Amino acid sequence: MSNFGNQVQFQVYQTMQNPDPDRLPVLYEEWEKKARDVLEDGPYYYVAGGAGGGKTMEANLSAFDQWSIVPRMLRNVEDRDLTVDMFGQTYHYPILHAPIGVQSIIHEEGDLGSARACAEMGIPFTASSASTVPMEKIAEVMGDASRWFQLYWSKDPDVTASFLQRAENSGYSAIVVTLDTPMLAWREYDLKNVYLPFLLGEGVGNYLTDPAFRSKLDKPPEEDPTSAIMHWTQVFGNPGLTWEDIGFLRKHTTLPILLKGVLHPDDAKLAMDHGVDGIIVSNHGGRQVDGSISALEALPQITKTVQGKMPVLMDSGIRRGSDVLKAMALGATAVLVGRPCMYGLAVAGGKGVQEVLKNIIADMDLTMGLAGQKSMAELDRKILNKTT
Ligand SMILES: Cc1cc2nc3c(=O)[nH]c(=O)nc-3n(C[C@H](O)[C@H](O)[C@H](O)COP(=O)(O)O)c2cc1C
Ligand SMILES: O=C(O)C(=O)c1ccccc1
Repeated sequence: MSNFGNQVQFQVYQTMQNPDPDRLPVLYEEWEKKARDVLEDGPYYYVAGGAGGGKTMEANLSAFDQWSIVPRMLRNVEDRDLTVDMFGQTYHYPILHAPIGVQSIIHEEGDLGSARACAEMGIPFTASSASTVPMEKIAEVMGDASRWFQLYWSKDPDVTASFLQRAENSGYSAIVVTLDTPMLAWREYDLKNVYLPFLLGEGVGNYLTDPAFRSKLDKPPEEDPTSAIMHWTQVFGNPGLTWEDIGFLRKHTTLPILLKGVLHPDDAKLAMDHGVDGIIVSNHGGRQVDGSISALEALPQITKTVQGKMPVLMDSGIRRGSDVLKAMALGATAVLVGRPCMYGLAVAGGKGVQEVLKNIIADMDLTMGLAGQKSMAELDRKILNKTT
């Protein structure tokens, strides 16, 4: 049971007599603006940009305005329960750190700063296949804290199998298989800025240290980094995959498997038919298909199809506490936070990530209580009104 939001709020106001000149931002917009100030064009737009004309990114945010919360009164909301259960475990909050590659382009602490921040807060960190440091190093700084591994399903099955094995060996407790990025989309800002971090050797840490990947190179990456990166561009993704291939993953891991990037209810059904353990409704933050359905718009149909038979997580557009509440009320089991964490990382390293997540949780907790609700896991559609 918690009154997390009240505590965070109190801590802030307590400093009123003693203002901190290095105070970190509160508003999402302020984090983004500060990140813009500290980052070069290439890295900033790599994070902030989307596919094509950015329509999906906009839709991800405006979708939340199409639902309004209808608060209830006099329901004793003094102690609130923020926990959710997934895959036989209880999580403190319905929030995870989204898988984000190449964090080293944003801050020198990179993936390790974010992972440490999450570990300290009891928020699961989802390590990306495209991290700059290998997954074992991330695991090391997290100790026993909860972590998931995001798989980019390589064209080379040996690399895929090896990643799954390494994740299991280093204490990751779930595998997130990202389906929406077998190749990178047409990203106008990155093309304009001529910026692709991998070609600079960022975000390839798991590959360069992987025995299966290395065994396919003529020379080790330490001797010939350019050829290693060229090989990476050949095997990174696999646009040839079909639903029949899911069996390969099952054969190579005993961990729960979640499919990330599901937007169509028929794909949610196929996911269940193929025996996966969960899905993540996501359009990759609008970075893949411009003009795609927003993730929040896709959510209700999908939760209706899944009928509570497996966890349905959601990301793409979570910025504030009320966003979390709306997604949960539409049937999400938990949500993932992406860009806000990256702006936190850019501005203040791991400390910034922690501040961003702490504020979202505090806002979420207070908003839930003020809406007359006591438990994240019990939120339902009845607290929402569709405005359009
Ligand atoms: C810079 C950046 C890198 C990302 N890298 C990955 C990745 O390696 N793997 C992955 O599954 N998703 C990746 N994503 C997508 C996020 O996991 C998540 O779906 C997205 O950020 C959600 O949108 P939002 O941040 O606008 O809320 C990345 C997103 C950003 C912004
Ligand atoms: O940039 C991305 O959205 C992304 O998912 C990605 C893909 C490959 C490597 C690193 C990140």
